[in-house]
Amino acid sequence: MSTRKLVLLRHGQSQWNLENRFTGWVDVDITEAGRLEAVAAGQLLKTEGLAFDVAYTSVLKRAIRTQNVVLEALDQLWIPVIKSWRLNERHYGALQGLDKAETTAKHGEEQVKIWRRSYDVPPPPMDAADPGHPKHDPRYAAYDVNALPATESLATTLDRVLPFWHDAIAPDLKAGKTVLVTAHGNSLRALYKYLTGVGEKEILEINIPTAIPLMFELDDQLKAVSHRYLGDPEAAKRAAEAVANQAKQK
Ligand SMILES: O=C(O)[C@@H](CO)OP(=O)(O)O
Repeated sequence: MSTRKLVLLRHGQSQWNLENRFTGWVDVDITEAGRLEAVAAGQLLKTEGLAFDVAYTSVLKRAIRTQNVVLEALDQLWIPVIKSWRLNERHYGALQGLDKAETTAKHGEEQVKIWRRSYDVPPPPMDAADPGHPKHDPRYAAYDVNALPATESLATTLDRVLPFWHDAIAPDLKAGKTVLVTAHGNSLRALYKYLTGVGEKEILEINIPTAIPLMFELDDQLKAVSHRYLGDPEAAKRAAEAVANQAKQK
């Protein structure tokens, strides 16, 4: 059996990660700390001897920029890069822009955990007239307005990630290519759920830290045979816990 390598990477710290605000489809950039995290991720991938044949990312600049920094560190800026809105962060509906700790103070820890981490409960939707609705954004102009979300649960995020997985990413892996996917906390949680088969209860406790490469080895049928964070496992664990605690009241 030959194994195929897939690396999932969440973007480096963004301005709204720093400000602790729900982000979703808002196109905020990475901070200088986020850029340095991406450089470190690239160096780690290099140390592990990884080289990619193709890279995928979303249409949001925090992921695009992180991926560019990583590919630059690997001296692989030349490889094909495919961007798709299907790898975007889960749309956070009416929560986008709100402070996470303040949202907990208002709605309670349990409700906010349901919105952040449950499998099938979406946050309240964004108003269609909101200027931040994706139908007003030229990057989505080519798509059917009805297909553009005003909120998403993890389940509906997975529903729109999967066609892209099957049409684009999976064929590359089956062809033996080593693939990098640079995306977002929740679009990657959706993919993580699909690849590992974890249940709806377990996915509640999965938090993906920024810019720590998560390497999957897949069999010929693309079933995950192993997955691990590269680098120090304790550091990855601490970083995931910090993500889980972001909504705690100050
Ligand atoms: O705000 C968001 O879009 C995501 C990722 O940053 O946040 P959370 O970890 O709360 O799901």
